Amino acid sequence: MMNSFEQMEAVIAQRRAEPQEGSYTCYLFEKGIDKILKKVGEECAETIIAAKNGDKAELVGEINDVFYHMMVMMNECGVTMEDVCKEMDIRAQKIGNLKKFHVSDHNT
Ligand SMILES: N=c1c2ncn([C@@H]3O[C@H](COP(=O)(O)OP(=O)(O)OP(=O)(O)O)[C@@H](O)[C@H]3O)c2ncn1[C@@H]1O[C@H](COP(=O)(O)O)[C@@H](O)[C@H]1O
Repeated sequence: MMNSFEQMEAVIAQRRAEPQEGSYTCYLFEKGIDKILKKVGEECAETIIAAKNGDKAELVGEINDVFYHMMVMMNECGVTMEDVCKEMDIRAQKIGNLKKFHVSDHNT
């Protein structure tokens, strides 16, 4: 499963190193960070709507769009999957992460 993320990360890095005609990834890099971030936002919003609609196939598709655009953003920002996984491993060491319950949180 992790392999799919690593594979996508490698393809994105390869597109950056060797721009190709007709590549959507290259198009995003050419447009730059504002375009990439707009797409991340757009795909997140579409994922939220898909989650609400209860169509699992649609939701899986939207989640893939988010992951892909997020990984293009990561490449543009110099963040790797290794960085993300290291942080994930640190967090996995910790249990009991529930913040102290406040009365004011009761209805949220
Ligand atoms: N996972 C994806 C992926 N997910 C979504 N998309 C593209 O993201 C675009 C988003 O669609 P939208 O309708 O929201 O956007 P649009 O109208 O096409 O264009 P803009 O709004 O961005 O201008 C579509 O063109 C999808 O094809 C992706 N494009 C590429 N990948 C991966 O990147 C690899 C390399 O792709 P290329 O760079 O195109 O060779 C592929 O093999 C995939 O693994």
